[in-house]
Amino acid sequence: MVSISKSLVPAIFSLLFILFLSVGIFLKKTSKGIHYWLFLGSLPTLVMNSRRIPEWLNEVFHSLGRGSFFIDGPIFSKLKYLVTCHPQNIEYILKTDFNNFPKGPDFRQIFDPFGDGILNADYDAWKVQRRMAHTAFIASEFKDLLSNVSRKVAEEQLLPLLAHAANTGSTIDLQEVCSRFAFDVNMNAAFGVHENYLSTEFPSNDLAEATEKAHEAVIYRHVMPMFLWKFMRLFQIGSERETTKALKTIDAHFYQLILRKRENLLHGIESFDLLSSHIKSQEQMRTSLTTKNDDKFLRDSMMSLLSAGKDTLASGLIWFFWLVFKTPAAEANILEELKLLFSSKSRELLEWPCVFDAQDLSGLVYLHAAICESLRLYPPVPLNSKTVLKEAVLPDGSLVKPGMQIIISNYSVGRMPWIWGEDCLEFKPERWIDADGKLIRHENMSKFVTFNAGPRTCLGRDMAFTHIKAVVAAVLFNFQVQVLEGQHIISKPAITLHMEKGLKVQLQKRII
Ligand code: HEM
Repeated sequence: MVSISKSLVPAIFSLLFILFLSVGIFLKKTSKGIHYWLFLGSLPTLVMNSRRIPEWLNEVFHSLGRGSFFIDGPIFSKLKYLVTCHPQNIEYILKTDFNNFPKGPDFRQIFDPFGDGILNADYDAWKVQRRMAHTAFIASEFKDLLSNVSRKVAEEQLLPLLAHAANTGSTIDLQEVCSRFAFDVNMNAAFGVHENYLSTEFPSNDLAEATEKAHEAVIYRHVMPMFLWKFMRLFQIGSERETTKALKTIDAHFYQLILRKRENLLHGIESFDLLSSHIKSQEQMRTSLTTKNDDKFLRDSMMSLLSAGKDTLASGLIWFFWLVFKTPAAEANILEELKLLFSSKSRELLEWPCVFDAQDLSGLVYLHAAICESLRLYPPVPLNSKTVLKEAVLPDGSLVKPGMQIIISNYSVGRMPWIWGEDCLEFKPERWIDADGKLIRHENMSKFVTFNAGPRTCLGRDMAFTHIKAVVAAVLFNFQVQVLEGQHIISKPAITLHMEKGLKVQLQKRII
């Protein structure tokens, strides 16, 4: 008898659990666009939409007609989020009361493959990282290095690859091309090395693939309960085993690159990449935060910088191309500007394919406006999260309590009619140009937060524009691009906004 009743216990618990869920689901109520299940809160809706979180949050904002709402987890969890796209709230969180909204300990744990670099750090640790990175980014030698790298990778890798595709009539995935370009220029900026990941053969690259895996780990950790992925990490199961493997590869490459750089500097071989600048700053600063383990500090700094630049750049590029190919008038305007620039230049430019200098491209108003416009509609970092330290009332009246998470939807900021007007979903570079033909600096306002705002504003913004302009000029001026029909373009679940299945195109030589 005893053994029968024991074997019934799990069955009874399962039945009770199913009953509990069913009652919850039966008593589901909808409060203007967001479903709440009794006991379960909005968790089931969140799970159902986990492959399209930015788009789903955007739909909720639309149906509510306001800029903030709360998401509650199950009654047995402390999970509560405020989701906002309200410009004044964002300004308050990112600037006015900056210290009250750190990234927080959960963020650090989920993103631990990135170590203690700038992307993960808060307070004093962040200040040290920020000061060092800022010193590196503003150096004129670093800016020169970027312009040269942009031109070099476009000339020696991108254009030969595209010319090959045009000559052979082959189909290429433009997203893959953009990702490889982004890896190469960011490795150059970070370590001063030329990887040639972008070349006609599409070679494999251990480090590039390992960084992809580390990013995937972070995505899994966003959708899994923390106890589960920690358990998987402890016993080296599934995605966590893959992550450990990837981190070993990353560490091996990074420590080797650091060692080589130190040796070069010792032998007086000067370079102006981010790693060199960090090593020099470290020597000068020598704070307790940087001396604990010098190489680990450098490894983490470089991991953050490479990650901050690589996927964002690739994302910014591919959505730009997608929007421009769908809007022939915008493509024609960009070409017009490039032709004017081309005709003002010396005869050395007259060879095909033509490569432009970064400095020349920097003055093109319409091109700059078109890039801002695509970054408004498709911000590479669609969502940004913060933790609440002390209770606060945000400008729109939302009350946030200690420990609560805030999700800032950069994606929705660019897609609200009450922020950008009724035509907000249209791709209109003209909205960035005033009546005198000058650029309107929306980017200085909280209605354009694609590059973040306040003390943690993106340090790589100028670098991103330099590279995007180089690629856009190289592609559009030299080729007519045909997007293959029948592709269903949707975003894939990731920290940065990428296309689920890439963008397949064919190219033809453009005769100007
Ligand atoms: C279109 C391209 C880019 C976009 C849209 C973008 C956007 C952003 C955003 C939204 C943040 C805030 C992230 C957060 O707080 O978690 C950020 C931070 C940062 N970005 Fe970018 N980024 C881009 C390219 C780059 C590039 C090429 C670099 C060069 C390495 C870079 C370096 C950084 C750094 C160092 C930070 C950390 C700033 C801090 O926390 O103080 N970004 N970026």
